[in-house]
Amino acid sequence: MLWLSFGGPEGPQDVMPFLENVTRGRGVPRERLAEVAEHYHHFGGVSPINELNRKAIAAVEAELRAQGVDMPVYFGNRNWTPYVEDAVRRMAADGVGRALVFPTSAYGGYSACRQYDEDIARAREVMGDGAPDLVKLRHFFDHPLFVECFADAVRVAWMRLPEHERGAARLVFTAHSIPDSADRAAGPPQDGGRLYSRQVAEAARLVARQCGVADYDVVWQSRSGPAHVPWLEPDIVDHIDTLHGAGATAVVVCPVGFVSDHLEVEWDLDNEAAEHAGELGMAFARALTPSGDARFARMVVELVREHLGGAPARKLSDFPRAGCTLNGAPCAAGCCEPAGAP
Ligand SMILES: CC1=C(CCC(=O)O)c2cc3nc(cc4[nH]c(cc5[nH]c(cc1n2)c(C)c5CCC(=O)O)c(CCC(=O)O)c4C)C(CCC(=O)O)=C3C
Ligand SMILES: [Fe+2]
Repeated sequence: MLWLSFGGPEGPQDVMPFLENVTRGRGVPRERLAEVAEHYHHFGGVSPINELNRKAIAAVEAELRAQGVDMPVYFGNRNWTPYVEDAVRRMAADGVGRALVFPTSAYGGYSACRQYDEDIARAREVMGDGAPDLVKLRHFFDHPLFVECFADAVRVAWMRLPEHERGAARLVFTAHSIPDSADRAAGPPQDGGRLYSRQVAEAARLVARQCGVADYDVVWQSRSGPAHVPWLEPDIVDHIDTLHGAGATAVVVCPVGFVSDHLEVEWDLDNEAAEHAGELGMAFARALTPSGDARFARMVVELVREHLGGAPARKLSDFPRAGCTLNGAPCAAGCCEPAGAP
């Protein structure tokens, strides 16, 4: 298996080159990069993401062994070491002819799906002859184990609120904002677009239902790009203002758009959003993401077993089962194209 993720800096000197890798050709303003670099430097220039991935991989390796599946797991990233190109080279050297790829994003869309396909295609191309065939696993936003992880995390977060705030607390889901044009282009063109925001809304609905919460919101975080380009809104910080204005006194935030508590979660939620809620006198609790939950490892192995023929494809929604393609092919012609020029 190839564990394919985003990557993050592991020291102060990595921060700028990492950010340049992430934003190459994307038109993200210099000032935004400097601002985001500050977020990383606040944590000593180290993103938690690589360590979280290593832990999640160890859990998956243990679960594979426990289920009698003999399958080594390689780790490769898009934007930082260990790079996916190097992982694929090592796989070929080890005689791997075919591998399943687990992308650390549950959703469709350019940044969440198609760009990982591009990573797969690029790594194979760099490798040349002898590159393994790489089969990407499907979207898992509606997998029952994914939903269970978040539902339990929401319940745990809720209990961390002061007791007198629990009854009226508002449940708010967040995912990474993307340009509105990228959301419109997300999914096979014949499906009408907005696959990303529709899948996020569906995951939120499934988690809220499992928690028995009827009223909740879905908002966005970590916007970048020039201010005049429309991105998915509202932002979590603005939304906390709105909730406050409507009389809310407590909020439980569930970052359903992410699989691990990486820097965008730690900074944009635990720092910015929490601080803003505090200034308004609101109680704030954030639900953990699933990568540290044993059920997440079980889900990954179940996705693997779908391919080995030993597991049915469990899913809670009737969305099409997209994302699973060979060697970086798109799901459909024109699927999840990157955002066009504004
Ligand atoms: C949909 C989505 C996911 C979820 C799917 C998935 O997980 O893959 C995600 C994850 C992540 N995003 C991350 C970090 C960053 N994302 C950036 C920029 C961008 N993200 C975008 C979208 C997404 N991003 C977009 C449309 C941009 C604009 C530039 C472009 O079009 O590409 C920038 C540049 C600076 C800035 O502008 O913020 C950084 C540093 C980290 C690592 C955190 C860590 O280091 O711990 C992770 C997991
Ligand atoms: Fe991002």
